Amino acid sequence: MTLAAPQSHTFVDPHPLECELGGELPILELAYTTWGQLAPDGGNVVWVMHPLTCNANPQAWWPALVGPGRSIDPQRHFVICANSLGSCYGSSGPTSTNPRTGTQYGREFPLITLRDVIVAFERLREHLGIDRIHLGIGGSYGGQQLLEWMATRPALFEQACVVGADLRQTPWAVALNETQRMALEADPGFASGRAGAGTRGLAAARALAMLSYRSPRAYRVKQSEADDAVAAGHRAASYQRHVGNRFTERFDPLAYWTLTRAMDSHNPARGRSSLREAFAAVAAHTLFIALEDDQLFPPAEIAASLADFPGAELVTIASEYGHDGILAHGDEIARVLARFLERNELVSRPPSWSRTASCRV
Ligand SMILES: CC(=O)SCCNC(=O)CCNC(=O)[C@H](O)C(C)(C)COP(=O)(O)OP(=O)(O)OC[C@H]1O[C@@H](n2cnc3c(N)ncnc32)[C@H](O)[C@@H]1OP(=O)(O)O
Ligand SMILES: N[C@@H](CCO)C(=O)O
Repeated sequence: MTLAAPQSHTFVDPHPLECELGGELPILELAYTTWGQLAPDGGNVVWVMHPLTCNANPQAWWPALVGPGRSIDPQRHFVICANSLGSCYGSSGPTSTNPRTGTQYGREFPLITLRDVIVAFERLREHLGIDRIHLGIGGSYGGQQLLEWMATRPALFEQACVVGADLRQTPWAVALNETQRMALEADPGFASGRAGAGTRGLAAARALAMLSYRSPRAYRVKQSEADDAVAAGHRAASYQRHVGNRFTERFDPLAYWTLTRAMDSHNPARGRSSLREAFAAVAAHTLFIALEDDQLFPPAEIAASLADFPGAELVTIASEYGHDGILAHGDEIARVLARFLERNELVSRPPSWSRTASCRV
């Protein structure tokens, strides 16, 4: 049978969504992609959660993981990926239309948390009639979503893979995000509140973010120059400007501000007694993949916090990229994931087995 291409959809839920921190969305819209066929027993669902600025089509940014013959294979799996609430790629966010006014939400878009994102995903899941997820997988912000979802619905996932994310947002990551928001807010365009305004601030914010997405080693490898560049300009300097400016071609300043705030809300312990308590009932076999040289979520910090997630497995991938290895090292991530999935099929044991190990591949 010929495999159909990934299908893009929009889920429109006419029921208002009350946000955790107050405020309300009159309706909920989620852009999502499906690929493959749902099995009659519903047992082949793979839900992919995207990094901060990616979209709902994982084949575009995780081609090594998602596609025919890959670990996440639409010939075997029913693959779903929804664009995060608050983003600018089709889901309800600052750039979408507020049905109450007929104009863009802009600054009227409520402050959202990861819990709101999961409430939205839960509505989509129920709409699709999915009651179990064979594999949940997410990178960075997507990994944070997956963790919050597991804390909310501990029996939903059979297997989980969290790539480049920690159990909760760290003070260092908040500081990086806040500094980016300061760059945005320093742009008079952004401060004016006009839709789409603030691209200079957004470029500065993205350039700043790159310092945490890459590593000193990555800059040394890719941006070193043979000769002194004082007069001509440094390669690393031109790189910073390029990646900052390029980003403004595909992302909205207010959506970026909104998503970084959502990222900073990541704390499954909020309203629960502790992180350990939040994850105590999780039934999924869970794999964490950390990236060597990750300046945003260092492997050693992830390893330490897994004391609150007994039974999880940790693999650290060799990477000079650092955090952006979540995208750049898709092949290695796919290999580690494939071994994890194979093992789970061979060793059908309850997930309470205690096995926290760290190795490099
Ligand atoms: C909606 C969506 O589009 S979602 C999918 C797209 N989004 C994403 O992939 C998320 C972010 N992406 C990334 O972080 C990166 O693309 C990665 C990690 C996937 C891969 O990165 P790399 O291949 O290592 O790219 P690298 O950082 O070397 O180069 C990025 C850009 O800087 C340019 N560049 C590199 N060095 C310099 C320099 N010294 N001066 C100026 N420009 C430079 C490259 O030519 C490239 O330009 P381009 O984007 O216009 O093609
Ligand atoms: N490069 C990734 C980093 C976030 O983890 C993105 O832009 O989504």
